[in-house]
Amino acid sequence: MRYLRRDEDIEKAIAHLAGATILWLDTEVADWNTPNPRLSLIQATANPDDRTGEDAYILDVLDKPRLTDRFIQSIMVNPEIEKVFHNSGYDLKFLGRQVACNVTCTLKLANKIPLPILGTGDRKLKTLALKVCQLSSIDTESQISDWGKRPLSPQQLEYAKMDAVYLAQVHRHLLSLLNPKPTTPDNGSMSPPIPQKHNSFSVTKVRVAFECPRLFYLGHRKGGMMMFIPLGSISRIGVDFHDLADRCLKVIHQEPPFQSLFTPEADTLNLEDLAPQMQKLCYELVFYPHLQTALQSNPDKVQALYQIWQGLQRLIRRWTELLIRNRHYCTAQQVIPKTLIDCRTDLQHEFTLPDGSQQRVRGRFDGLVYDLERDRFCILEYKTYISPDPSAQLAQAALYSYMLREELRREKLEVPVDSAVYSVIPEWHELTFSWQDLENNLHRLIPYKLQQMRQWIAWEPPQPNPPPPTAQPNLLCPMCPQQEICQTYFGSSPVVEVQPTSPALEVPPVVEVQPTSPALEVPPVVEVQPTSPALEVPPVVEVQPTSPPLETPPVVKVQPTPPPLETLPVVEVQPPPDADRIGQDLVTLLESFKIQVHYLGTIVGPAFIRVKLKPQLGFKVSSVLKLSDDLQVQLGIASAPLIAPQPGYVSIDLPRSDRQIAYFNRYIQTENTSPTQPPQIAIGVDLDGKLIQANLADPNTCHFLVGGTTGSGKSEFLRSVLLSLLYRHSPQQLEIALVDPKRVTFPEFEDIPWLYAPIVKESDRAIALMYDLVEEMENRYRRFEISKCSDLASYNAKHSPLPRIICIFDEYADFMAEKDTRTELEQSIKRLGAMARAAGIHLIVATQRPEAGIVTPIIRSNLPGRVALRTASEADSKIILGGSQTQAAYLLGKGDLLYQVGSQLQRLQSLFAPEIDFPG
Ligand SMILES: Nc1ncnc2c1ncn2[C@@H]1O[C@H](COP(=O)(O)OP(=O)(O)OP(=O)(O)O)[C@@H](O)[C@H]1O
Repeated sequence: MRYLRRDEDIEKAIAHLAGATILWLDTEVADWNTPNPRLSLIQATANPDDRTGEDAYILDVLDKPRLTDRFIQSIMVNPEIEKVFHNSGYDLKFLGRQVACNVTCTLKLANKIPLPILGTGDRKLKTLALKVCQLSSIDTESQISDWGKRPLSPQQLEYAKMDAVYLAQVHRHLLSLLNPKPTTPDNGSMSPPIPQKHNSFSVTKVRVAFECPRLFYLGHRKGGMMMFIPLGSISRIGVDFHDLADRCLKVIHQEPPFQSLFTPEADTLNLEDLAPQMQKLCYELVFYPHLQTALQSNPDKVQALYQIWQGLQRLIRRWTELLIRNRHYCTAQQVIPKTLIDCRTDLQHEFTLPDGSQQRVRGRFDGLVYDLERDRFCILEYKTYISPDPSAQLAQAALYSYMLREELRREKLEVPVDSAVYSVIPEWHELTFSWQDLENNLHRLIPYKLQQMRQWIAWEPPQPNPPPPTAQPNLLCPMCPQQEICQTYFGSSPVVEVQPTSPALEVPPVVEVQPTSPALEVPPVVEVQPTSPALEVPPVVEVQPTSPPLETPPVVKVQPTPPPLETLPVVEVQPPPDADRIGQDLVTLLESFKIQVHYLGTIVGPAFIRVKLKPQLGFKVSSVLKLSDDLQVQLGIASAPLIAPQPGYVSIDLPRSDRQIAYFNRYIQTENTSPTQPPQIAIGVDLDGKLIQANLADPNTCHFLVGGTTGSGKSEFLRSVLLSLLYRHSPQQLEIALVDPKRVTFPEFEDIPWLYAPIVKESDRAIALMYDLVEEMENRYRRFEISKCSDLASYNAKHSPLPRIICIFDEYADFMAEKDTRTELEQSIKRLGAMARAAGIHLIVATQRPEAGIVTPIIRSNLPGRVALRTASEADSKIILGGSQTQAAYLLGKGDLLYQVGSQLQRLQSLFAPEIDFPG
């Protein structure tokens, strides 16, 4: 082990390490649990065969930012060196998160392998090292030791060194599990070679690299738009079109009238009859509602909407044609699911490049259809403009088809996958590419292109050989979104002599433009009719007397505002017959303690009777407050009654012997809430039987912290909150992310269509989910910026609505024990808590153990909404509710809760849904 402290030794080591192609790295951080953590050590090894740490380096960089920066500049930004961390999220915070490239996370690799195959209970580095690699001597105490003191102890140095060693071993082992390779007789027990990996490229980036290497470079290295939009195209039409096409596909799958259209015998089905009927249904169910909202917010969109509807009609007609063809080979029930495959899954594939390294490509295609006659899939790409470079689109479609085909092969399915590019606007134009063409021409060229792309992104000015300009400068430069930046960056003349790429890399001219068949002509069924003079080209479909939505021109309707709290259902609570007697008895009991009070009556809630008493003059309120324990004993009740001063009286809450249940379905029925309506969650029923809700769009209640000990009813509370959302919002309006480490809170919700991602049950996936949400938030902010909108509500009023995303995170304390996950979780909660409300992303975070070490100040200050169910102690109650609020420790359990509204606490009974009925 080389433990280096002197600057010149560290510099030499960095120069030496910069010559490696792969490094296994870890860091240790001093003061990690404070607001100012300091990088203490960087551990590195370049030798995966070193099981003792002999070759490992420990660079002592405590308070040496210059050396850390040197490490970042020499190693972290170098795309030729693969940097392997277990969970890079935390380390990169200190090692150039914004600039680091070619980083691999072993945690992400481990996430792909089911735990039973790993043979461990979790995917932490130490667990993997111990169980998977049979490494011993794992000292976990040093992890939390003080990395800021000097000198470091021999145990700390040993621990630091071994971290890099474990990492290399675990990495190698995971790769061998992921890419099993036969061991050849002559390499004996040697592990398989470790292929080099690089950051992934999206399929879109590959397309852009075909179109213009410089735009690809700028987009990849510096961000910004990467799409050539032909002049005269209406901006943002593509986003809206894709969204509406998805929604049409969904209703075609879900709504029975579509299936009924295919009930007659296949031979009697006629495209000219069916296509208009399909279009009409899609118009009524999807486009017309969209039109109303879109025009209401922006009447100038009429031209774009008109074009979108024209494009959708063409697409629906094409789908209908495929459905009619397939109907010959299956029943009316089967034809829609078998033809229009409703899955837009992400694809990814590791390509092996000519230099032997690996490159991952990811992407999501627009559509997938199946041809039952020819027994093959076809990937669809929708374009809302005529492509400036069809060969680049061919590359994109070919990549998808190749990646899907490989995925199917992994499932042992040998099915060819064709590709088609459907240009829907300004007129129908279809390019199809058969699997054979793709197989023979393009697929073999993709690896060369990927290798070239890697070389391009490694370039830095003023090095020689920058990425070459586009081969079509006259065509593409005028429509380039980064034209000016490109000229400044690469030199003023866009028409640079084209640096030839190797002939093997040229896209073959196999683009087969199929003439539009007569059957694909745009049907003349839907006509444009002028309505009000304000709408120049209103997208109104020809009036048909039978269809109510089509009869009405697209009059802009004001969306209903959310119902005020007063109008929410009030369900009468059945009072016990003897409430008054109980109140009077309490007065007598207090007199026995020499406290004189006036009896002001009772209010009866579902779980308790609130007795209102006013101390007589001369008697202190505090003398009543401190009687809690005595009353418990004298009244023989399970827990001490909650006593609180109220305006004009003191309330003493006594549990009801005939406690009532606030059943969910007595308070909430299915509602169709408009996308612009703020989301409300049901908190509980108050003493008047009124359902109290919280508005997630309100900054005071946009994110929640929920605490409650076992048996407090926390799980039931979370389930009722979730159901209250599902009952009001469609899956198009709302996506739900669920984290359920106990695996018992949300079992019935595994397959609901609202899910943002499969329910997360493991800590590493929980962190990944939080990262995804942060990324989604940032994407949304970028969209808002482009559309000049300040938040989700204003964006949704102008565009195809983005769904709200609500993450319900149960038992997050389970993730707070480990330093890495704890910090990452805290940081994600901090970022989301501070910014996500405007982006329509909300957190509801719950814990059974609201202790100071779990509900840290960062978490507390970023989750403004608070609900406390019964806590295990007064201290826990204070942590959830803040200040000196100890009352949650005296709640009755089973859904009895305190909801903090401003400085007030409301005692409510949470809704209970013993059976989960999903909204119909
Ligand atoms: N709102 C409610 N109304 C009536 N009964 C409830 C309510 N909430 C919970 N209960 C009852 O209390 C029991 C425990 O509730 P729940 O499972 O939600 O507790 P928990 O706080 O999540 O505790 P644990 O972690 O032990 O599961 C439930 O099985 C149910 O019988």
